[in-house]
Amino acid sequence: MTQITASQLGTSAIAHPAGSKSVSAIVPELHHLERDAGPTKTTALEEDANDLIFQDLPPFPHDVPTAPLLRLSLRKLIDRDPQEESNLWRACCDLGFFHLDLRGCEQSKRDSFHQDGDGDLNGNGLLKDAEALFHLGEDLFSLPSDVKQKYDFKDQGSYFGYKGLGSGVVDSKGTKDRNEFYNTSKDDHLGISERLPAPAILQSEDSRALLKSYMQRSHAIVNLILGQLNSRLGLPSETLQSLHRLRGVSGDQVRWVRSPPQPTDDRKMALGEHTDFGSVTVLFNRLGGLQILPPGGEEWCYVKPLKGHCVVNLGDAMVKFTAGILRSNIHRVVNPPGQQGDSTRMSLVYFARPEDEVLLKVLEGGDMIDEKRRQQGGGVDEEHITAKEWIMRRAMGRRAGGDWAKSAGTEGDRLKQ
Ligand SMILES: O=C(O)CCC(=O)C(=O)O
Ligand SMILES: [Fe+2]
Repeated sequence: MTQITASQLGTSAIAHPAGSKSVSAIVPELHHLERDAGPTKTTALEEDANDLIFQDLPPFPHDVPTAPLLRLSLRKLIDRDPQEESNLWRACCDLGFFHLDLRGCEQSKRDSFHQDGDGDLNGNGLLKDAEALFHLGEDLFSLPSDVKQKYDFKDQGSYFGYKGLGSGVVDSKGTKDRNEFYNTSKDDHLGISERLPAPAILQSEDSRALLKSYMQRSHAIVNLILGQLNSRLGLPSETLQSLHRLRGVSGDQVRWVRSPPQPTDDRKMALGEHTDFGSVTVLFNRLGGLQILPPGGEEWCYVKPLKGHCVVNLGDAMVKFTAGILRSNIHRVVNPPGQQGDSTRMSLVYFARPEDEVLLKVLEGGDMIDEKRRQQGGGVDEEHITAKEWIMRRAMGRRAGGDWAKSAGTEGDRLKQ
């Protein structure tokens, strides 16, 4: 097993390898590459670095460009560590993506940001749930195709349920995707909406309890982040949280994404480039393949999966609410890099979205957002669109036969070509 050394992995940021194009030149303020500590000083960091590796998987290669994500700690965010709060703010403004260390965070500690009551801020619990859901996802995708296909609800105008391999598109030419995914709704699992038909394996009491727990724990983290952003933005208390109540009717969902290994001589995008539609995404990766295009850069960079962590990224709703102060960065999924390339890749996602009827428009009542609007010349004409309409338009436009042009998000013209 290849091991990471301290010189390749900083304690608070993930470095790109020597020899790759310098992402740090593009986003210097995010890049905290540790200097080579030399052979005598590496032990503690090496141990730490080894804890971050999935020992049971082929290694993530050293010679590919990796994105400069900050590595934040859930524990420190719960404890209101000022430095961590500043790092969170920077990560959300500059890149819109960060790693969140969930380890060693057991107790539910209620604080002023955490009002829902039903979800504990329990990092270890979330890691355990994610692990179990990876297994459930494997079983789910190993069902016969015709069984899975019964749960594709596209024709009923729903994005919940199954999407088969190649039933989505990755560009305006209609190039087929190379992943299958399954979306399951928070409202279904929390008893807020009617129960959707699903394969028996997802209907068992155990599976439903697991999904519910995972949704509540992910949502609790989302709420913590929203609370901190709310206070940085100077918005009236609870503004962002009140648009994302755990028990509010929303398009929140869990998604498993599975991509089989692609032939060496024919590797294309597995999941097309996009920004996320909603507010905050909590993502678990084990194999590489997720790539982001850093701001101002031209080179796609891998997000290196870290054990014990999730990746958090912001979606378009946060851009719209804040007149662009917060960032939802474009990303895509390709075949896993290096020796990982022959493995089947699976990821697990929780998408938190504004409640269905929330209008996706600039929020009022915060000086920072008001100032940003003034800088932009005041009243930019805003489309009158609810979160539900926005998500439907974006999600359905990416299905084969959908309206690609309408699937574009806040990334602008890139997808319209
Ligand atoms: O599979 C991944 O790592 C990312 C998936 C993703 O970006 C999405 O489903 O929106
Ligand atoms: Fe995404």
